Amino acid sequence: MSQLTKIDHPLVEHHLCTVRDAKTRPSEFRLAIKRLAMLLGVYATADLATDALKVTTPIADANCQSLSVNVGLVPILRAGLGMVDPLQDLLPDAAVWHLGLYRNEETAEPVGYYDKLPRENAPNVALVLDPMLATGGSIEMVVERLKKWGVSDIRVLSIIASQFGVDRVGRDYPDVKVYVAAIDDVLNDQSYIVPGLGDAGDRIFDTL
Ligand SMILES: O=P(O)(O)OC[C@H]1O[C@H](OP(=O)(O)OP(=O)(O)O)[C@H](O)[C@@H]1O
Ligand SMILES: O=c1cc[nH]c(=O)[nH]1
Ligand SMILES: [Mg+2]
Repeated sequence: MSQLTKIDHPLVEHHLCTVRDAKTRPSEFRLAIKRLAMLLGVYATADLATDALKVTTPIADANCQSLSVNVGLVPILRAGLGMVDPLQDLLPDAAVWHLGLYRNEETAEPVGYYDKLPRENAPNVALVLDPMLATGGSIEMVVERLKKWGVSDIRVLSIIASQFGVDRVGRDYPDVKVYVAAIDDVLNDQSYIVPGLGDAGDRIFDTL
């Protein structure tokens, strides 16, 4: 069963125009990525478990709900770094676990270069942050790593995905939830998403 959520929201559509536009400067690009990541974050956390809590307002007792799960943020270097701030704003107690991957330019296969995950203490829920899900190879490498760590609830937040990529992840990991702002039909010969937004890492860090 597919666990794919494509967010349908006018603010998402609005900010997608900014990130897709090649004329957008890096400073504006970063801001739009953050806004989109915040919107994805709201949807991706909508069913997190909570416990009842009673607090006292200046007026009277109030019944509240407090998160009862331990959530970890897993940005994929580099481009995923652009999504960390808004997710930390939403989840101030979430630890951030970095994984470094880049795609081999000839094969488009992911190559891991940074991984300091501990052996134990996996979070209950991992939110994987990467603006682009193209062939799905990078996400699948990260999903494998998180499963090995012991994470049972893995949620991927990507701003633009390819149809090929979401189909692949849905087929290979039907238990993984995927939240995207847009799904584009085409991957080109270099495995870039068409129309996509170009290279997200280069546009965030101005290294084009
Ligand atoms: O679905 P895939 O085909 O695996 O492609 C997606 C990956 O490619 C990009 O990273 P890139 O290799 O450009 O590294 P960067 O973030 O350092 O720029 C992107 O940020 C994803 O991590
Ligand atoms: O279109 C793509 C594909 C992979 N990585 C990107 O940054 N953009
Ligand atoms: Mg890149």
